[in-house]
Amino acid sequence: MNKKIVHVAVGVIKAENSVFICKRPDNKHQGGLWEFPGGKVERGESVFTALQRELLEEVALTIHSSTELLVIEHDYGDKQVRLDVHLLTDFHGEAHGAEGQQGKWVAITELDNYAFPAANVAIIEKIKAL
Ligand SMILES: Nc1nc2c([nH]c(=O)n2[C@H]2C[C@H](O)[C@@H](COP(=O)(O)OP(=O)(O)OP(=O)(O)O)O2)c(=O)[nH]1
Ligand SMILES: [Mg+2]
Repeated sequence: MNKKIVHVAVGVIKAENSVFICKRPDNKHQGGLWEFPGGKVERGESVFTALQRELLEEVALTIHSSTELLVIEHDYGDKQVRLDVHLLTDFHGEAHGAEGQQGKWVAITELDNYAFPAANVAIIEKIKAL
């Protein structure tokens, strides 16, 4: 069966040796797990534009530029996603969970203590190697 692939822009917000992560609301797909902020890329939108829009909404940051980190395709069974993951080091604002969700800066060496969706294993490996 051909399933629709959901295209998602994911931002790894990094400052010094920490990254900013948020907790996904319980009622969402992969809810209750931690994530790197981001969301669906809309029709006609670039990954960068989607990141600018989603990160302003979700964590109140203004993104000035980004660099591609990796692309992951993952099938959760109930949903198939393509994650376009960008590294964000050029931004301004005070990161916080702007939609009422938990959000925090976490040292990269501490990321293994947080539960992420299965597709994120490759993202975390990549971040550790930065
Ligand atoms: N943002 C984000 N999504 C992730 C990560 N890892 C992962 O598997 N996903 C999946 C979970 C979801 O199926 C999908 C993102 O969807 P989303 O619900 O955040 O999209 P959105 O922000 O546009 O939400 P909505 O407006 O449609 O409610 O990607 C991650 O680190 N960050
Ligand atoms: Mg989102």
